[in-house]
Amino acid sequence: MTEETVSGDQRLLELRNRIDSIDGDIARLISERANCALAVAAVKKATGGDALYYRPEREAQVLRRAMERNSGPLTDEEMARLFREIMSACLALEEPVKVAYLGPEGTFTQQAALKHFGNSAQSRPLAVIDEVFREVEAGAVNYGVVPVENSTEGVINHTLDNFMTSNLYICGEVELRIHHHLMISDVTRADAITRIYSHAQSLAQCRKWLDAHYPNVERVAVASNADAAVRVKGEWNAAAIAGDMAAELYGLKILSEKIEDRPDNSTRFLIIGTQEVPASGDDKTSLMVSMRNEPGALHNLLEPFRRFGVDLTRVETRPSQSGNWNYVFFIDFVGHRDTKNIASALREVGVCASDVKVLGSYPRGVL
Ligand SMILES: C=C(O[C@@H]1C=C(C(=O)O)C=C[C@H]1O)C(=O)O
Repeated sequence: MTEETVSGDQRLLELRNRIDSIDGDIARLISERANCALAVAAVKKATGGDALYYRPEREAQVLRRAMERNSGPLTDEEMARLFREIMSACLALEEPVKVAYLGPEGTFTQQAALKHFGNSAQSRPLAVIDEVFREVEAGAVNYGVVPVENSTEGVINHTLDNFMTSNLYICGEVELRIHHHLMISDVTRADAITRIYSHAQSLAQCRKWLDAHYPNVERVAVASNADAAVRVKGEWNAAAIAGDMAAELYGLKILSEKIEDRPDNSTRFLIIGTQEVPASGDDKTSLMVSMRNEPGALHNLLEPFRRFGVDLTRVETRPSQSGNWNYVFFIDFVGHRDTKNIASALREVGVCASDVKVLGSYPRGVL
């Protein structure tokens, strides 16, 4: 053995001892933090009423602080993800949060739910978006997670339409980079694929790639990407387009990775619940406005936002369910409804609109 390897081994031993000692400190501090969270729970319980254990605005602040004080070498996102899990475990001590999402298991919505609430949340897949709204309204779960818009394919109308009849609030948002893969099962003959299953949105997001690589293969739209993954398990001539979670969950082999046409392809999801969220310091507000059908209506609606310096991030139009040629506008903007300029803008919008509903003010997505 050379002198160099001896000193290398010695150095490794020293470093590992140091890591063991740091781990001991981290474990002690995590336990101390968890005890604090339990004490917080006791305070919340003592205040009585409908004790809200999960506090979106506070969690957003904790995550932002974790990113701000990070000095590397881990990235800010990686650091925040670690804190996300610590908080998730601490909250589960107070009361595990119950979350319904648009399933089945293995969908991007499940991934979004985990990203937002962490792995200690109890999550339940539901078959359709309406059902997610209904279960939250009925109190069977605390929160729901539904997709609302994709950067390539646009808005998910079904989610917006549900807000027309629901009294739920938006309590948060999550953005997820969406990577699609072409996957097959162990019975598939990769050179004999004649059919590709996926959700219609995913097929659309991979349209150019499919045109280039599988121009003559039948594209079959199914209820979800996870559903597509299940189908290929029994078909020797079929492949599925889905994400990492589905490949892992259903034991499929990835044939081609990241086949989405746009590399920045991402989907935004909403967290829906029964609670109004106080300001976190960096918030957004979503609004639903019904307009009388008259000339200049849209201009009148948007003008107060300009005058009060409110930064609009999205304006979406849907036909109203109450009558022909009436429209409902879904408007997102930066800021919390309790802020002075926003409250003023909202008051004025109320004058020109036939109906205004604030769907919620919520922390801007951190992770
Ligand atoms: C501890 C609290 O309760 C929950 C747990 C949090 C945490 O672990 O930091 C933060 C917010 C709440 O979701 C709190 O409200 O401060």
